[in-house]
Amino acid sequence: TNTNEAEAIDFLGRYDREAGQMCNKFMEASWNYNTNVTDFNKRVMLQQQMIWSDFHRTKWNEATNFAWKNFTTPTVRRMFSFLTVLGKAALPRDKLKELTGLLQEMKTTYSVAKICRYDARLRRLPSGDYDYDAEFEADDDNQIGCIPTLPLEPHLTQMMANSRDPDELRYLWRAWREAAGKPIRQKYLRFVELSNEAARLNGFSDAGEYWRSDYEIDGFREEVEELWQKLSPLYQQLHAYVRAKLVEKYGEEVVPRRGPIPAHLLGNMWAQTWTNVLDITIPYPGRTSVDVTNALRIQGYSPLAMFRLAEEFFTSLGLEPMPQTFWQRSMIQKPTDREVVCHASAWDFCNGRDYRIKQCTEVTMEHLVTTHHEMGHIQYDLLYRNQPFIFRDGANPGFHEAVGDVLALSASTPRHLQSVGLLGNVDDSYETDINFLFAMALDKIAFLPFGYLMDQWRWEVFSGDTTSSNLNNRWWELRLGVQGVSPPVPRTEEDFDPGAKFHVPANVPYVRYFVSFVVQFQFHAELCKAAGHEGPLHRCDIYRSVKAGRLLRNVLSLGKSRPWTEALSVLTSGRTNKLDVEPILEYFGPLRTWLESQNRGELIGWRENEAIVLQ
Ligand SMILES: C[C@H](NC(=O)O)C(=O)O
Ligand SMILES: [Zn+2]
Repeated sequence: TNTNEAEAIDFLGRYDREAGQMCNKFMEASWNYNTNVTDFNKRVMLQQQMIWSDFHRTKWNEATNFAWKNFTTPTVRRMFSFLTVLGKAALPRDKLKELTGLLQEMKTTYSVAKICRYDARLRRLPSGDYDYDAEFEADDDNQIGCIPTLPLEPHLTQMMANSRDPDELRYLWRAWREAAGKPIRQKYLRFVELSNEAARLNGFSDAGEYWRSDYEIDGFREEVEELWQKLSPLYQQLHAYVRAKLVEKYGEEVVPRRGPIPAHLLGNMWAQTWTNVLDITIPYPGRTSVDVTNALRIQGYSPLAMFRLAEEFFTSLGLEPMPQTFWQRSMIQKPTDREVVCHASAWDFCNGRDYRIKQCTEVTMEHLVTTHHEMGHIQYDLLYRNQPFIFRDGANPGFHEAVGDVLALSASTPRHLQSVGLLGNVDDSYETDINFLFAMALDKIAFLPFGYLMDQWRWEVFSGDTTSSNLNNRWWELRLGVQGVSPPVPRTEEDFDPGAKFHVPANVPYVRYFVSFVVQFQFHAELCKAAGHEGPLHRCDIYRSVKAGRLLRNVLSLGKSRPWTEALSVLTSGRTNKLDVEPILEYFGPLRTWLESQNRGELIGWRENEAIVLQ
C-alpha cells in the first residue's frame, strides 16, 4: 500500500474535479427522469447510474491503495474515511442493475398511482348506509365503471385535508394504499435483500447499520430512543386533547374516547402532521389563527411569489439569494402535460452554480412552510459550495432537513405573518399564544412519533427482526404502540402500508426528520439568543437579524468537513455537542401546561385493545 501522503493529496485533487463533473451529469439525468417520468428518461438515468457507480468503484480501488489511516492531516484522513466506503456500487453489476431498476419501478409506481373518485364507487345498502364491503369487490376498477383519475398531489392530499366525511376519508385512505403500497410489496422485499447484500460488502451487518453510520456516533440508535422517551409525554397530552375534539366532531362510534385515533381523521394521508384539523381542534376558536391559506389566496399569491417571500427571509439574515439558474430551471408547479415525481425535493448539480427545487406547489400555508423547508436545503448547498466535493453535504442528514424549518419557525409567528401582511390584527393575548403554539404542535409534536417509527420499522426489516411474515403487522404494532393511531379498515399481510409513504419506495431514510425536529429548536434557541431576542422562545422572530445569519452561516459553511457534534459546539459556543430536547420542551412549555389542565379527566395515552376497526 502507498504511504505517500503527498501522492494521496494529489489523488484527492483529481478526484475532486472529476467527481464534480460526473455528479453533474448524473444529476441532470436524474432531474430529467423526476420531472418527466418516461421509459426513455428512466433508461438514460439507469445508464448514468451505472457510469457513476463505475467511476465510484475505480476511485474506491485507488483510495483503498493508500495507507490513509496513518496520514497526518485530519481532513485528508476524513476524506479517505468517506471515499473508502463504496456503497451499493460494491454489488456485482447485474445485482446493482437489479437494485436500481427495482428502486425506479417502486418510485414510479408511487408517483403515477391514481384512484377512482369516491362517488364513482359509492354503494349504498338498502338502509342508505355506505356499503363498505362492496367498495373493493371488483379488483379491476373498470368492472364497476370507474377510471382511476385522482393522483396523490394535489387531489388526495387536499381531500384528506378538507373532507369531514369519515366514509369518504376511509375510502381515500384505503384506495391509496391499494394503488400505491400493495403493488410494490414483493419488489420491496427483494430490494431489502439486495440492500443488505451491498451493506455487508461494505463491512456493515445490514443496510440499517450502513444508514446509521451517517451519524458518526456509536449508540445513535439508543440516543434516538432516549430522545423519544423524553418527548413522548408531551405527545400523549396533545394526542389526548385532539382525540377528545375528534370525539366531539365524529362521535364515539367513529373515535374511541380511550383508544387510538383512527388514522384517516387527522387531515393527512399518513397522519404524520395534523395541521389540517386545526379548525376542528383549535383551543380558542374565533381568536387569531395562523392558518393564512385564505390570505395567501385572497392576496393572489402565486407559487413564485411564495418562493420570493421565502428567499427574502434568507437574504434578510445576510444569507445567500437563490442563483439566477434557480429561477430559470426549477419546477415549482405540477406540469399538466406529463408525469412527474411530485414529492418536493431540492437539487444540487455539483458545479457551484446550478441549484433547483422540484415542487408541485399549491397556494396553502402548508406549502409556504414546505417552500422554506426546500429552500433551506438550497441555502445549505450554497453555504458549503466552496468545500471539497466530498464535504459538500450536511453535517448529518438531520441538519439538512432542519435549515429551512428553523427559518419557518420565525416566519410562522403571528407577529411575522402580520409584518408581511398575511395576518390582520394580532393581539398579544394568552389565547392567541395558545392558538399559535397549538398550531405549531399539530406540526412539530404530532410528527415526532411518526418520524421516530418509520426507521424503527425499516431498521428491523433490514436486520431481519421483521420479515415478510409480519411486515405489515409490525408496521401497525409500531403505529399503534408509538403513535396511538389505528387503521380505519382491517389490515393483513396482503397489504403493504409503509409502501404508501414516499420515503419507502424512494428509499429515503427517515430518522433524519426526527433528528431535524429536535435539532431545529436548538438552532432556533441559539439564533434567537444571537438576535438578542428576549421573552418566550415561541415568540422569537429572527427576521433581519444579521447576527443570527452570521452564526447560521458559520455553522452551515462547514458542510461535512467536521463531525456534526463539532458543528453543534460552534452553534452553542461550546455549551453542548449533543442532541438536546430542552429547547423544544421550553418552546412548547406554555402549551404543555395548558394541555395538562384541559386534559384533566381524560385518559392520557390509549388502550390498545380498542384498535379494533370501528366501521
Ligand atoms: C417530513 C418529510 N419531509 C420531506 O420529505 O421533505 C415528509 O414529507 O414526509
Ligand atoms: Zn427535506
